[in-house]
Amino acid sequence: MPPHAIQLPRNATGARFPAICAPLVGRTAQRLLDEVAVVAAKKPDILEWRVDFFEGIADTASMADLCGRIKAASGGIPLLVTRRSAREGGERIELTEAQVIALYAAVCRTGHVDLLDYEAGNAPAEVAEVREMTRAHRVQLLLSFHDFQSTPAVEAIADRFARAAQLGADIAKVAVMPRSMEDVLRLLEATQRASRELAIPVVSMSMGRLGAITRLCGWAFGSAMTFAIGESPSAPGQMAIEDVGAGLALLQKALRPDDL
Ligand SMILES: O=C1C[C@@](O)(C(=O)O)C[C@@H](O)[C@@H]1O
Repeated sequence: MPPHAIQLPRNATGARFPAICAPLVGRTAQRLLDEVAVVAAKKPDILEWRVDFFEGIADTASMADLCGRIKAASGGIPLLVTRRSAREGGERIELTEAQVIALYAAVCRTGHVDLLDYEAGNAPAEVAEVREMTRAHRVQLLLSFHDFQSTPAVEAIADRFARAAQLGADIAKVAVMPRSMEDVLRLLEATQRASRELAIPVVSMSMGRLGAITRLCGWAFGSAMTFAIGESPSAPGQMAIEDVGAGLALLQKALRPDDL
């Protein structure tokens, strides 16, 4: 196992490299819990609740309650909670940033959330507040950057990983949009560099059709997690979890994570 595998908490069966994370995008409680049943049966390592898709996001108490229901319905699969901002490719929501942070605090307090995604591009004071709250509740903090338009230069991508680490991330994540296969190579090169230079796991993906290959081979360049569709996608280029599992197994027959 490479040194920077994601340590899956509590009742997880053990770290896999890369971990497979399946998003949950249901808009209502009923849709979400039906989705959990279908997706959990496909045994992802992590479930990501994309709360920006959820209609009732403003009802903090119900959101906290739902974390427990997701956890129970999934049989205890580690839960990542993510509000993706519209600025970084997520759904538009009515909450202010302070209300998002209050929601994050409430879900952390439940004890059912294992990982939290927060965008590193938020104000430093907001990032620090989320950092403190996740530490207090022993929740792993994923600090993320998304560029849905383009792929920055290798240096700039590497800087984003490094910035996340500087801000106290437990895991640094970068998702970018390629316009050419050269862009895909740039993302992989920056991922490899960051995974060797930083002391924390890094996660990356190049989105869309051109970048889909990174969801299968990103681990060979150090990416510790790949997102795959359980029932519905949350970003362009994601593939079905069965296909991702098969693709990883095929590649890992020839090249093992320990070889990296
Ligand atoms: O940041 C990420 C990665 C992602 O954007 C992807 O491209 O797979 C999907 C999102 O749900 C997740 O929060």
